[in-house]
Amino acid sequence: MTSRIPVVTAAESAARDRAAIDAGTPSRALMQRAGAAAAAEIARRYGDRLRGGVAVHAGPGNNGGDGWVVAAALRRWGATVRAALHGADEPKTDDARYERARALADGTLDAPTGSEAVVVDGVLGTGARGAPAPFAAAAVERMHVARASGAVVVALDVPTGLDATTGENFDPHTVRADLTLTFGTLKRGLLVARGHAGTIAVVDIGLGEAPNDVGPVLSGAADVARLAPALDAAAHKGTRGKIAIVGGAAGMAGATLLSAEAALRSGAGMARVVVAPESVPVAQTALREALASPWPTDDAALAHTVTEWADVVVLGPGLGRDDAARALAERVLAAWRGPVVLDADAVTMFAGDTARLGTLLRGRPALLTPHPLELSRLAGLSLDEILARRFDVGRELAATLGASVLLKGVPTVISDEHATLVSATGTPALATAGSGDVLTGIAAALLVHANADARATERGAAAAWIHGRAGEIATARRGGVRGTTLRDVLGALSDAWRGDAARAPYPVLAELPAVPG
Ligand SMILES: NC(=O)C1=CN([C@@H]2O[C@H](COP(=O)(O)OP(=O)(O)OC[C@H]3O[C@@H](n4cnc5c(N)ncnc54)[C@H](O)[C@@H]3O)[C@@H](O)[C@H]2O)[C@@H](O)CC1
Ligand SMILES: [K+]
Repeated sequence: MTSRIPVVTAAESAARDRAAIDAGTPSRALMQRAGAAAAAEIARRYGDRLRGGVAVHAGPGNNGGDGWVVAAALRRWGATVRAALHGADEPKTDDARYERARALADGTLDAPTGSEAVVVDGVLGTGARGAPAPFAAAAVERMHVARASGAVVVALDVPTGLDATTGENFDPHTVRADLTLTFGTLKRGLLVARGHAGTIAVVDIGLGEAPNDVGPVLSGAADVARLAPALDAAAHKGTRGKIAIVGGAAGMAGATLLSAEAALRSGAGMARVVVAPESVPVAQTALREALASPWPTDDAALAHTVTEWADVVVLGPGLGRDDAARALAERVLAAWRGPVVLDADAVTMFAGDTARLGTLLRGRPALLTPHPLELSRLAGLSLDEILARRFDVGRELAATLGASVLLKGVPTVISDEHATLVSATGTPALATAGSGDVLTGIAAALLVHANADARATERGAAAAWIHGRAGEIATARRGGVRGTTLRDVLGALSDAWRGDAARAPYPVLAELPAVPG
């Protein structure tokens, strides 16, 4: 059973299938495993609907082949199955032809009527290129109509009309699935286009362990549990980590306070916000658990409040990026050589100056937590380029930046030169001002609280996972995204840390819930 789930392009997915075939598993066996596991998952999740009939839409390639295996299995288990082949008179691959013939050997399959309660999308998978041709677009339209009248739509591997690599969609010619059962690996495009994929379940088809390369892998609850052990029973506030958060220009103290509270709700023993002098009184009253100090004016004050006090320094929340802010950032980074998290203004102020930033950060655990626009400014790349290469750009920049790069988004991608981790928790409730400050606080706590051998990248990935999970829990509690605020997310951190999300039974390797709108 695979423990690391690779997050792959369509080409990498095909290459991994080929590698398994070369290692001795016939491609027909892979298809049969995929289809059988998909049928079992459909029966497990939608058993009560099977009486209402199943429509299988099969395309000309191997994705259609998977569909024929599903059709045969569900019929054998007693469901009324109807099926259609789209785009050809005969499937185009040997395996798909074989599986269609097997499905028809049990008796003819009538064409779907549009009234079936479960619709299976086996039209196009990772072999799709560009916009769906008219036959595929027509099949997608039929699935839209069925869904609008109450059917659940289950996509095999990838929803038809979704680019498995980029997540580009061709709406209205892209399937909107309630459930996507994806085989063996997690396709990158599914994580970008969560709204089209619905619930995503990665199903084991026996591809074996992922090759030990730097390609992205999914990080999950088990990684967090492994990374962050229970706190020591004999802990005191000094041993639980002191986090200094430097930022909070006039009117911006709230950003540091969100970070501080998130750090304290993630196991840190003490947090100090280091803010503009006029922000100190309000900071002190707003968060009684935190210390508040003014920006240091001399080295003694810098030592007292930051470099000789802290275990981890967060630089950036609400800092601003004028000359004074930049000077403060340079002073802090020169004097403090320990673990550091850089966010927001502290990232942007080094725009076009990545070499300088690398010099300041190298040689210590350092985590940058930009959103795509901040990374685009920092790296001097267009926003489109950052988004198109979101799975790779952090790894490419990590060496220059002297840091692990946590690129926030859907999904969040955390990388250094050696590894890329993908965190796919979260809901749009996290897409608000201040959300990044909460994430930096969690990350700061994890720079203290984690197994000593864990790299900043792994700690950052765990922070992103916890942040997203807290967002999911808060959203569920509020009954939707709209009424959910960061207060709720902070309040849900304790539950996120408990990490008691239900696990789907084997062969599901990972399950990502549908993202609420
Ligand atoms: N041995 C394997 O490689 C395995 C493949 N599997 C399944 O096979 C799928 C990949 O199969 P294929 O490589 O045959 O590809 P697909 O079945 O995804 O699609 C290929 C077919 O679609 C056509 N096509 C491509 N772009 C199109 C477009 N824009 N509009 C309309 N038609 C288009 C092609 O001409 C070809 O006939 C996976 O997604 C997965 O579902 C699984 O059965 C597991 C094992
Ligand atoms: K499909």
